[in-house]
Amino acid sequence: MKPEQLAVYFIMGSVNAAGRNPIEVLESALRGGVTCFQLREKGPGALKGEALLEFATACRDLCREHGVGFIVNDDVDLAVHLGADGLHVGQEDGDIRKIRSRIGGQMILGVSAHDAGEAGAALAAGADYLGMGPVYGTRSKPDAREASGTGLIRDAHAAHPDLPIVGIGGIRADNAAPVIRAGASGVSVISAISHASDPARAARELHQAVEEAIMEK
Ligand SMILES: Nc1nc(C(F)(F)F)ncc1COP(=O)(O)OP(=O)(O)O
Ligand SMILES: [Mg+2]
Repeated sequence: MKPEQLAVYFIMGSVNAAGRNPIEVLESALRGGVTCFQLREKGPGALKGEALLEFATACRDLCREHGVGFIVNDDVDLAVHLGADGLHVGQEDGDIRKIRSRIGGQMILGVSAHDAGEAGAALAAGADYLGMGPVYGTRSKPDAREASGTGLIRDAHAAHPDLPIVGIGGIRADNAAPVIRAGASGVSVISAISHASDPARAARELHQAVEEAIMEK
């Protein structure tokens, strides 16, 4: 996982597309220049079985067409079955070492971490990048922890400067810069793009904000 792949990391499930066709939202976001995509199919109304497999395959193929990494959230079997570029798991999604041995050394493994201790453990267990947050308040994840600002990213980056970090939680183009200044390689978003009237424009504006913050570092 090259750090620049984390610059604008779009996360979406079929339930996040504000009533629109999620494939069209993803297509628009990819045209707008998102640098990585995570399929996170969770919550009431989430697709299952054949419908999930069909939707996930369509998302994977769209990402491949645009040369963008396709990451699956939580579901190790789905990630392996689809030949996904990566898998993202949280602290409660299973033993990281076991997951790493299940997916092999080629697949990108992202791990959610909430402090430098969890960051170190994830690195030791084979994580390629960390997702840290929620930086700001979020409505996209009902069981999210309290907003922690950018301090945890700063601490984890100081402790593990070579481990790419992406910030998550309530991030938009107008509040992305502090996340990069704290040491993150990029920002991940759900509703800032999936709820935007023009997802491509939202992706472009986020990318611009991240690039400007990286240049100012
Ligand atoms: N899905 C995520 N993606 C990222 C990423 F790094 F990609 F930005 N960071 C954090 C999370 C949160 O992961 P988790 O704590 O398991 O909760 P959930 O499975 O409900 O998303
Ligand atoms: Mg999870």
